[in-house]
Amino acid sequence: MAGRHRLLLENAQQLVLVCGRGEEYLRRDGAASLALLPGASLVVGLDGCIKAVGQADAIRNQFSGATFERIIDCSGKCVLPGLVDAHTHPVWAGDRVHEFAMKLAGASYMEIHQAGGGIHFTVEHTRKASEEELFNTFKHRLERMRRAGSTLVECKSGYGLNLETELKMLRVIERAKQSMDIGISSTYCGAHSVPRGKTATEATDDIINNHLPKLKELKLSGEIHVNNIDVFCEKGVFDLDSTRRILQAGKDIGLQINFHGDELHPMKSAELGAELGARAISHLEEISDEGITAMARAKCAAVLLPTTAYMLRLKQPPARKMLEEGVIVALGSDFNPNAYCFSMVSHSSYLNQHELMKSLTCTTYPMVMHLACVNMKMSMNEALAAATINAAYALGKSDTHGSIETGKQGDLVIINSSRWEHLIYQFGGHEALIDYVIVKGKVVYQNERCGTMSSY
Ligand SMILES: N=CN[C@@H](CCC(=O)O)C(=O)O
Ligand SMILES: [Zn+2]
Repeated sequence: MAGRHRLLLENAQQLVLVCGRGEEYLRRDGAASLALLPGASLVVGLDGCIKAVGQADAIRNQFSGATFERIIDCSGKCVLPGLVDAHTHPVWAGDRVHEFAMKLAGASYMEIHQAGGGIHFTVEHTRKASEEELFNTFKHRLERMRRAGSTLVECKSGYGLNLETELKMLRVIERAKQSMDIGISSTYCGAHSVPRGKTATEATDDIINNHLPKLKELKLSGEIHVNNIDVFCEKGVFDLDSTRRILQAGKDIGLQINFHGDELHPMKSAELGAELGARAISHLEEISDEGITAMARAKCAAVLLPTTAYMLRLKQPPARKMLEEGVIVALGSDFNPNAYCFSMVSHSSYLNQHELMKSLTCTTYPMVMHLACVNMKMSMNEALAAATINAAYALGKSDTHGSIETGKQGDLVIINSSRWEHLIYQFGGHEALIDYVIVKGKVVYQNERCGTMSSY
């Protein structure tokens, strides 16, 4: 095939397709055995989509007359789909390191929250922060996520709680959507906590009567496009009834339901989500057996968050039971000031403040898969399916993301290992393992070992 193309990845030791027959998600045996090609090549076209995947010889013959903007020799390396992080809270100001000390000394998440800390602390600082300040820290966090292999990230608002600050956060997310080479699925999470001075019913009414109509208006004017609606359905936050009212109102204006449920107490959130047609529910440490059955039947994805269960020493969600019963299991980093998962950079000193900032805001999503395997007893295949095609499903994006298939977006990760499982097996230090991160066929991160970006 002649013509000009964006990218040729040649002769990968392993090309991990994840799936190859247009599957929307993988569950049971599908997630237990992933599609993989040895000695394979891949072509991304000028439109950023994958044009061909196959044995290296076959691709060489097929594209013998073609030219490429970039060719990467992948001999001895593995190529995987870009990771999809299905749950993050990456826009905020204020430092909560002191709360980590309180938790280590025995305080529970809810005790800190009820004493005015936790989400309330972050709300106070986020309300005061300028839009520019929020954008700059968010941008650095996204860059670090991308370096760790994430190419599509769900990003929530939820540290404003009043309309003004929720919109400020959503504008910041929208700006990144428009200006950065990373996929973003945005979530309105105005019901992340009951704001000070309001009851849960008053907050629910405010969201339904004021926030959601404004979001609808901004969508129509093309200013902000929100994808999902979220509520923290929890004892002492939003009960089942308020959660139902908010989610239904969000669904009525075209948002996908994707919410926090059954985290600290059994709330019957899973049953509610299945009934409302939720796309996904996160956490689920306290899910009931009936909730598992309902989610499997409704094809409602379970977004499991291993960092939070680890950080707060919660009981682990019943991942094995969910997998066996046919729930679509996805993963998320839950990056937020409570679950602050970062890896130290390999350099021993920082060049400047900018470098320091970047190093401090690294969410290592491969670490999340590692925790899912060790603490939730998932296999490496199940963890990778959960962090790719199933996470894409949780965001309603498995037609374009989550696997290496012709026609999908060319979002890819190249690792310097001849076996892909090293991405999960090695915990921490991913900056030494990940060679390239690619979005729409464009290299957006390149390890220093592979030369400098400016030389291309
Ligand atoms: N549980 C609610 N929300 C977040 C935590 C937010 C925070 O503590 O700032 C979560 O998913 O873990
Ligand atoms: Zn969360």
